[in-house]
Amino acid sequence: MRFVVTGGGTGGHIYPALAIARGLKEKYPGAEILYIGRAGGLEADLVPRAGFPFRSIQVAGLKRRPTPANLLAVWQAGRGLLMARRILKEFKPAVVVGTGGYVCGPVVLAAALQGIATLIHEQNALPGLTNRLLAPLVDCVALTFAEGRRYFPRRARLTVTGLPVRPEVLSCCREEARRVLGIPPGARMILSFGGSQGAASINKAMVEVLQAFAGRTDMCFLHVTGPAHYQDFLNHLPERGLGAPENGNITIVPYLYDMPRALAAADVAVCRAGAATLAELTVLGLPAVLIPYPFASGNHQEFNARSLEKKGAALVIKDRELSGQLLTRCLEVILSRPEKLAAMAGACRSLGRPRALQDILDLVAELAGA
Ligand SMILES: CC(=O)N[C@H]1[C@@H](OP(=O)(O)OP(=O)(O)OC[C@H]2O[C@@H](n3ccc(=O)[nH]c3=O)[C@H](O)[C@@H]2O)O[C@H](CO)[C@@H](O)[C@@H]1O
Repeated sequence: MRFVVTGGGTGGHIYPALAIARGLKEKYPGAEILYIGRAGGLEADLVPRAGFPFRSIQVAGLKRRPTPANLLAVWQAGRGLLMARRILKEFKPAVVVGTGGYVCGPVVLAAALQGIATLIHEQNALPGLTNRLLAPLVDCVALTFAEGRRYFPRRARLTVTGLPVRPEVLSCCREEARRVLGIPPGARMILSFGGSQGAASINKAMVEVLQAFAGRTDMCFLHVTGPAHYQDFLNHLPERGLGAPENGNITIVPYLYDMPRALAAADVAVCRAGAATLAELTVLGLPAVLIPYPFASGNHQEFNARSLEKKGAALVIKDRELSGQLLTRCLEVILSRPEKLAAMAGACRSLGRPRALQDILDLVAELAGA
């Protein structure tokens, strides 16, 4: 059996595509999987590292608002479509799976025009432009958030599957994680981080939060600054009377390579609202204070965050309203009321979809059979 996987531009599109590619390889050990991405895109680096054959097409992104650059993008998309068509004719996949990002457009369109079965996966509550344009043409749209439904045509076949998370997120043991991280029994652990780059506004607020809760024996903080902000963050601690990078109940790191362990140990998270992060929080039932990144395209992180807030799984603070004082108050409210924390954890877990990968693979299998 042969499958094509495509999606690119940012890790947010590439990692789910790789998770699906790995899942297909496990489900069909003899399968041939080809990843089609953009020449020079992040996927051209990440996919060969993950061990999958990679072929590229040339393509440029469309802007959401009308601009002359879109004319060039449309011309390039046409060229990309011809390149994709040639690759698909040669490779003859049973199914083409796209996870968004503009490279996905010509590949999935070429497949649909050739009568090859197609599935797209949308990561965010506010769907991306490429997936919205492709939806009427594909056989199946897998969604992370039920809220995404309203942006797709009624006749599109929509299934809410969730977003596949790294297997370690599901397998990490909470007791062991807390022991390894040195969290005293009964203490609440607060894990704070921005996206993979860190977030300056969260860092600024967290300095004040750490000052407010320093020395508490019932609370432990693990704060991730993002590699580029680490030294600056440490420089600001002495003026707050804090030592660095360890200060009693506070640990500060530039980046967490072992995020699954920290998530398993935590009682509350303070973070951005990227789709992968929220998928991780919900499969674990980890309540959060979410501060959506305000410059994500179409402000989609706020849509993601509101989806959790609506179900009582998280509190949301807008980035422009964020302050140390407000964040401290939010944490006090959540942590001083165990019943509130438990209710949030339950609501959060009810949104989790630990079977996301299997459900997506079942849809692909169905399409391959058809
Ligand atoms: C800035 C932006 O536009 N981000 C978008 C990008 O997400 P992006 O990939 O930037 O962010 P996500 O929240 O989706 O993923 C971040 C990942 O990094 C991990 N992590 C983070 C910090 C750390 O120290 N260690 C670590 O392992 C998190 O656990 C998570 O798995 O694509 C997603 C899916 O389309 C969107 O929802 C996001 O809005």
